[in-house]
Amino acid sequence: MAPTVERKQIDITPLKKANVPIIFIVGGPGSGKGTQCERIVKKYGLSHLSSGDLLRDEVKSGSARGGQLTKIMEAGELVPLEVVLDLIKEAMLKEVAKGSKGFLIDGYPREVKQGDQFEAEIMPSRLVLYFEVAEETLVKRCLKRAETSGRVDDNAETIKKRLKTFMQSTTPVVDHYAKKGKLVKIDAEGGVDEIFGVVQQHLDKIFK
Ligand SMILES: Nc1ncnc2c1ncn2[C@@H]1O[C@H](COP(=O)(O)OP(=O)(O)O)[C@@H](O)[C@H]1O
Ligand SMILES: Nc1ncnc2c1ncn2[C@H]1C[C@H](O)[C@@H](COP(=O)(O)OP(=O)(O)O)O1
Ligand SMILES: [Mg+2]
Repeated sequence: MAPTVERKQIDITPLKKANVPIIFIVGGPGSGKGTQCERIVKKYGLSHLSSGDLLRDEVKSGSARGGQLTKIMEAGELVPLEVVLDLIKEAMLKEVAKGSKGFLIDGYPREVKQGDQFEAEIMPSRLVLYFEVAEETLVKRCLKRAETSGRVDDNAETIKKRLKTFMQSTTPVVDHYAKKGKLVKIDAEGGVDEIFGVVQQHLDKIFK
């Protein structure tokens, strides 16, 4: 039984007041979430929060919690919902203080309960962008990224475990939001520009 993680008391009133659109960015490891988010930020000026980056920053901080996190990430598993949700909340508050126009929550939710918890505690997401890529392409891209990323989880063995975690825990997220009529599934096998062209068709409807 995973140790229960204590929750921080975080006042998210400013987030609710800002009431800006929140877009969940979902996809397997190496599906291009970070790459497309960079393009989206450049064009629409939204705030990009990557759950993985927030966790890696926590690891870099050298905190005791960071030590536990890196082990979980190296094992290709999911860190406890409470940890990643509180990190996202704190990061969202910082962005809202600077006047955010909306959020790209990249790499979250990675399981259905994460999405439900986020929407219960903060507010409903406006849209869920799902980048669909074949497994062999995901592996190829992650191995290529491993040449420069220096990430503890970009190695053949961990990539396999992350794919298993994705298939088991995260693919149900896709159906969950499809049933809510909020899912946009984008074929992300092709080139970056081609995919971004499709992304824009959906985002232009929300952000004039
Ligand atoms: N459409 C694409 N075609 C080929 N390579 C891509 C594409 N999108 C991203 N990549 C590369 O694949 C790797 C994973 O991309 P990244 O944006 O980090 O994905 P994610 O955040 O989903 O893991 C990176 O090395 C990136 O440069
Ligand atoms: N929402 C979440 N819940 C639990 N663990 C998460 C998480 N987001 C990220 N992690 C952990 C597990 C992931 O394999 C690892 C790296 O995440 P990431 O940087 O988003 O990966 P990638 O961009 O390769 O898809 O961090
Ligand atoms: Mg990423």
